[in-house]
Amino acid sequence: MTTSEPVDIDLAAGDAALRLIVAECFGVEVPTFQGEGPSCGHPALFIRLSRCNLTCTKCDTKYTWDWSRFDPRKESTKRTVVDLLAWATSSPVELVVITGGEPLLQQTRLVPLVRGLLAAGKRVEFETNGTLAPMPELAVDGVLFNVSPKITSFGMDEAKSVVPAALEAFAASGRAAFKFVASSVADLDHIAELANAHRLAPVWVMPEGTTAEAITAATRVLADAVSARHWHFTTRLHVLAFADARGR
Ligand SMILES: Nc1nc2[nH]cc(C(=O)O)c2c(=O)[nH]1
Ligand code: SF4
Ligand SMILES: [Mg+2]
Repeated sequence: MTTSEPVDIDLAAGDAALRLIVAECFGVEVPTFQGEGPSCGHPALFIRLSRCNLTCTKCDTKYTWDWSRFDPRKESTKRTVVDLLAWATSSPVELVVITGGEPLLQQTRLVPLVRGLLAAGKRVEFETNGTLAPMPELAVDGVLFNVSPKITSFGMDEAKSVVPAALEAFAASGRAAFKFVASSVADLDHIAELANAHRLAPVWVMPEGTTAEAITAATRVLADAVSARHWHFTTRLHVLAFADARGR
């Protein structure tokens, strides 16, 4: 759908009133791109849900879960499915990225949202940490999962962040790209072990960093070794383009 006409989406009244805990929505008023992964560079809208089940030390969205530093009452609002659909369908942009935090913590309530987005002609990408298997109702045509398992060098205990059954469910869905953040060639060896152990493909590598300088430096360190493995590489376009500004 390329118009911004209001669309009549047939949601059950109970579904329309369901509320999601949202950190921020962006891309309508101030346009942006999907900055990462297979759709890097595509115009995109973002719904960032609040709350996470992990506590990565290198997390760049701690305002979604770290209540020792942030106030949940200031950093989150409850928004209905119908309100989020009205917001997204006010824009002609086709791609809606649902991120977090960990969006699949709220996946039951995401089913009617995703259904409504698809009915309105949108396509949907999830940014997920890969610890929670997706409900079959979410793994449908028009939906892709950018699954980003958090490795030790990202500041997370893999006993918590690598959940084999969930990773294998994503792989079996045929709708997942496995996007690993890396900063060294040693990280790539470890990513290869995980990918082999859990049969994760396709593998995407993304340089760690929240400044253009850090992204460029990590890209130079990683690019040859990623291409030698015939893996995919993505930058973080929003960091390069918008200096990692919140809401871009
Ligand atoms: N432009 C832009 N692209 C993104 N892709 C994934 C993001 C995320 O925070 O999950 C993100 C983000 O925050 N901004
Ligand atoms: S999984 Fe993602 S949102 Fe959650 S703590 Fe780690 S980096 Fe942050
Ligand atoms: Mg981000």
